[in-house]
Parts: sequence; C-alpha cells; structure tokens
Amino acid sequence: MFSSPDSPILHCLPRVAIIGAGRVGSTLAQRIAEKNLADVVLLDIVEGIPQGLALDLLEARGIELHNRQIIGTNNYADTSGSQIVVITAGFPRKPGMSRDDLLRTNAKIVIEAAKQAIAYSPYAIFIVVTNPLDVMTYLAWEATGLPRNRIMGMAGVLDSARFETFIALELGVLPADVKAMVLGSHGDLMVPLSRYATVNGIPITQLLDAVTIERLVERTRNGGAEIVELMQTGGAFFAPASATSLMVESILLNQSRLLPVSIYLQGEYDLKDVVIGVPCRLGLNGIESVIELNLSDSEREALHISAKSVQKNIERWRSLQNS
Ligand SMILES: NC(=O)C1=CN([C@@H]2O[C@H](COP(=O)(O)OP(=O)(O)OC[C@H]3O[C@@H](n4cnc5c(N)ncnc54)[C@H](O)[C@@H]3O)[C@@H](O)[C@H]2O)C=CC1
Ligand SMILES: O=C([O-])CC(=O)C(=O)O
Repeated sequence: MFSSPDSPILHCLPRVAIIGAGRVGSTLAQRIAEKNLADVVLLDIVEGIPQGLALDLLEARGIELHNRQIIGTNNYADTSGSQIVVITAGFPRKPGMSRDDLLRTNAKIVIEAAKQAIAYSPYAIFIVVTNPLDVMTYLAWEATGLPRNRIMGMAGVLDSARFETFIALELGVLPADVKAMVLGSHGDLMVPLSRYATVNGIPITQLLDAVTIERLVERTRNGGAEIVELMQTGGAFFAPASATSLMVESILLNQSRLLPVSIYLQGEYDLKDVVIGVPCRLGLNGIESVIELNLSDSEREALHISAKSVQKNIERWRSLQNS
C-alpha cells in the first residue's frame, strides 16, 4: 500500500496513470501490470485507442497470471487519485530530426497534460518521458508547481542501459554484470561516465582500450537516433518502457534505487534553474536525495555544456511564446 506521507489514502491499490497511449505508453502499461506493480489508467486524446489497448491487456491477464485493473480512457477524471502519473503524450521524432525539433509541438501537449493530470491527482509523483526530455520535465515542473522531489524525467536509466548493452556486446559478457551511468541531458550532449563503468566491479578501463570505449560512448549518445533510422517510423519503446517501469517500481516499492534521473537542480553540481540527469535515490517520496559525485574537470565541463543546451531550449520556448 502506497500513499504520499501527507496524502489521504485514496485507493486500496496503487494506481499509475499513463498519459499518451502510444508505443511507449502502452508498453509501459503492459510492463507495470505484468510486474503486478499497480493498476493502470491509460489515457490518450484519440478515442478508442486507449480503450482497445486496455481491453487487449485485460484479455492477457489470465495467461500472464496477474490481476491488475487496466482502464483505457479519454477523460482525465478517470485518472483521479493516481500515485504516479507518467507523461508520454506527444510526437516522436522522424529520421533526420533531433529531439529538440519536437520542442514546439510537444511543449503544448505536455503542459496541458501536466495541468490536467495534477488537477485530478494532486499528491502524485510525475515522471515525464516526452521529448525533448529535460525541457519537457522543466515545463511540466512549472505547470504543476510541484516540489522538485515529485517531478522527474526518464532518460538516464535508458541511456545507461544502452551504454551497458554496448559494453556487454563488446566484451561478450552478461549485460546484467555491467553497471554504468550516463548523466546530463537526453541528447547528443549526454555524459556517459566511462570512469564509473564496471563489469562486476572491474573498471572497463582495464578491459577495453580508450578508442573502443570512445566508440561505445558515441554509440550510446546516438542510441535513440540509431533506432529511429532503422525503424523510419517512430523510435524506441521497449527499452524506454522498461526504464520507466524500473523508476515506477523503485518509487512504489520504496526500493531506494540509485539511478540517473532528470531533476530540477538547485545548486548541485554548481547548476541552478535547469533540469538535467544526475544520480538520485528513488523511493516513496519520489526523489529522496540527489547524489553529488566527485567529477573530474572534463566530466564537470561536459555536464555544464549539456545543461547550457537545455537552458538554451527553455529560453527558445519562452521566446516562441512571446513571438
Ligand atoms: N525520454 C526518453 O528516453 C524517451 C522519450 N520518448 C518520447 O516519448 C514520446 C512518445 O513516444 P511514442 O510512444 O513512441 O510515440 P507515439 O506516437 O507512439 O505515442 C504518442 C501518443 O501521444 C498521444 N497524444 C498526442 N497528443 C496528446 C494529448 N494532447 N493528450 C494525450 N495524448 C496525446 C498520441 O495520440 C499517441 O498515442 C515522444 O515524444 C518520444 O520522443 C520515446 C522514447 C524514449
Ligand atoms: O530517440 C528518440 O527520439 C527517442 C528517445 O529519446 C530514445 O530512444 O532515446
């Protein structure tokens, strides 16, 4: 049973609302239900789609052996009293586009979704997935007025999983034995921390040469685009849904996992008034704490360059509104 410390108990079972029943949203609904984590309300602007997806997922319950409720809706009232709201509503990029090219269209969608969702679930913890991720999380934070521990973006868990995958493929080891962390913005300027990447505790710098590591770092930075180019219609959704469900799980089960999460910074890493990915502990209160790593000069510089690019896009959004 989960409820925010200051909230009344609204439901007997935890409930997660997913705004946007597209590829990421519907796969996330499946992951959450099949892991038996929470009931799911799947909301989309298109009529019939969330209802059809919910029915399809319900019909699998007997086979997958879980008993979670899954509701499809176009009405925010049905998301009422959710403990977690995940925003995946918005357009994915097409080949040749950067995530930042989605700013204008997705900002309006995310701001509206955040305002509607908070009105019905005032005690919820919000996880933003829509791109460009860090700017969307910043705008959702502004739109909801939530304290920063209750609103975050998903990107670092996915980018780290990609880095771990490429290291595991290169070394021919089990992916679960590889641990790595990617900080910064969810874009070309993300900051994979090779120095902290290990295989069961052994630093990868002892297993791979510098040129190979740099190649894997570059592939990680380009990980989303690689899939967009291959698929031609939309982007990745299996790994993004897995990464988001990991965050949902750590919050609902109070696991206190230490994960890279996009959060509004208030001076940590000498960065202020920007959302960017840094290591955080995730538990019942959302972000329980921000961990400040001892970064090298070049890692710190890369993080600051990454943050500047997010700030530039926040300013771009403000000037679009004023024009
Ligand atoms: N943060 C990350 O690491 C990742 C972010 N993404 C981003 O997530 C977003 C969703 O990706 P997909 O699910 O692949 O796209 P999709 O196109 O399959 O789904 C988007 C859904 O949002 C819905 N939608 C649009 N406007 C809406 C509104 N106003 N209210 C409610 N629903 C609305 C659409 O009808 C559609 O069903 C994209 O912006 C994508 O770039 C995707 C993967 C990873
Ligand atoms: O690349 C995209 O557009 C979707 C995304 O953010 C990712 O897969 O990392």
